[in-house]
Amino acid sequence: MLLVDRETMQNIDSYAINEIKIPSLCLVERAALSVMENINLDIRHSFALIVSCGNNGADGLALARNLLALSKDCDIYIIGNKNKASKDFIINYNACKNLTKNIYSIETIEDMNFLRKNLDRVNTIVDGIFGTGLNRPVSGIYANIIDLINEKNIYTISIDLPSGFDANGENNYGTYVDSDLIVCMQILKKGLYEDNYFKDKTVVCDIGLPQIAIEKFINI
Ligand SMILES: NC(=O)C1=CN([C@@H]2O[C@H](COP(=O)(O)OP(=O)(O)OC[C@H]3O[C@@H](n4cnc5c(N)ncnc54)[C@H](O)[C@@H]3O)[C@@H](O)[C@H]2O)[C@@H](O)CC1
Ligand SMILES: [K+]
Repeated sequence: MLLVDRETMQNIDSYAINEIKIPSLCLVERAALSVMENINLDIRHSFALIVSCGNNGADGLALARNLLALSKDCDIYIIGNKNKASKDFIINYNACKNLTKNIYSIETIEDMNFLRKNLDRVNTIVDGIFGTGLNRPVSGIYANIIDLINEKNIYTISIDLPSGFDANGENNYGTYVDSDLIVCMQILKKGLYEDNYFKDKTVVCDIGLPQIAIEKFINI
């Protein structure tokens, strides 16, 4: 079983994008579609996609865009400063803006109360808050939203990692999403493999990172 730690995954991503010149937007799109392949769209009809402004969020918005293209009912909730968002996030955000008006920023207590109420109208939550970019304890609005997700008894899919959970399984960053399904990109993160609770809830999906990028950093 091939395993990867956070730093090595970031090196592989960067090498594929910056040296092999694979457009990162293609990887984001493959990530989004790999999540979609793991959703039973016959029973999952309404979605709350909760994202922050990095590429885990970009994956989430690309998924939202694809679900909206299928006329699925999607509410999008954005945490953090969109002005500091990744370029892949912005590209997908600009498309989603033209596909739905149900896009909400979550910043204040009032926003949190709206989210708490509005989550009850969906049967699926998609967690695109943090992936391999998580590098410090979760606090403030991020912790509040993760706790709110866990309060709700709604089927929750996490993109790449449960947000708040350390990819290396070494750091306790506080609260993290109690995912029902984790769709992990390309290589199983070692923290998930070593966690008996999450290991069996994880599927690993190829997103098109070539072997030469992987073998540059991992002895296979
Ligand atoms: N271009 C790429 O590297 C690709 C990344 N992908 C996705 O992007 C993820 C990595 O994206 P990013 O590196 O943008 O990072 P994330 O989207 O995981 O995190 C977003 C940002 O949150 C900040 N952050 C970290 N810990 C925090 C905390 N405790 N509280 C508040 N903010 C915190 C960091 O600045 C980080 O950049 C992967 O897990 C995967 O889902 C995939 O789409 C494949 C391509
Ligand atoms: K996540």
